[in-house]
Amino acid sequence: MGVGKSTVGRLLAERLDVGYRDTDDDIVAAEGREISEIFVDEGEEHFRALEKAAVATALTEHRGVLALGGGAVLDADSRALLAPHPVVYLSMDVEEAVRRTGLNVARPLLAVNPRKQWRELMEARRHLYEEVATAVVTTDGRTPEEVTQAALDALELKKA
Ligand SMILES: Nc1ncnc2c1ncn2[C@@H]1O[C@H](COP(=O)(O)OP(=O)(O)O)[C@@H](O)[C@H]1O
Ligand SMILES: O=C(O)C1=C[C@@H](OP(=O)(O)O)[C@@H](O)[C@H](O)C1
Ligand SMILES: [Mg+2]
Repeated sequence: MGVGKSTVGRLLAERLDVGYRDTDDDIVAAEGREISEIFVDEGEEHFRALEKAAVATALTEHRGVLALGGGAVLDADSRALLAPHPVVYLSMDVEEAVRRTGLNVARPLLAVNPRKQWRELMEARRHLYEEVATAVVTTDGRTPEEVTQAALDALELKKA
């Protein structure tokens, strides 16, 4: 969460001259509500069901760059659907995470104690990110443009 998947995904799609899609945006558009409202109104489990469907639909319909929400990999079926695709895992350390997410309330899972909650989520999820990734790109101290270039290099999609 907050590592730059949506920001870098958009830049990567521009660099590759392909379409960009984001499963969180798809959910918000379909539901007509913000992610935080879905969490408050119906809970995380309901959000995960919407997310699972959004991932499956996007991976079927879309050719280009797809940004996922940070929890999409929790679902084993979604992980299996990612297996044939190049997947970039963007990483950062906890202090960078707090800087990037701390100033807004759009991420309900970090709402109370961002540092502690981010650490716990990463402890639970890190192995899943590593499982689905075909490339790992560190984002600390890098601008979004530099991260995008590093992702292109890591994927060996070095389009000018
Ligand atoms: N490399 C970066 N350096 C500094 N800030 C960044 C970087 N990438 C993204 N950000 C900022 O961090 C916040 C979260 O980015 P976002 O793309 O929404 O992350 P994600 O989709 O992974 O949650 C945004 O405010 C964005 O502008
Ligand atoms: O990691 C998570 O569980 C979540 C990440 C968010 O997306 P970003 O990773 O784009 O912030 C969003 O899907 C929701 O708030 C839950
Ligand atoms: Mg995002």
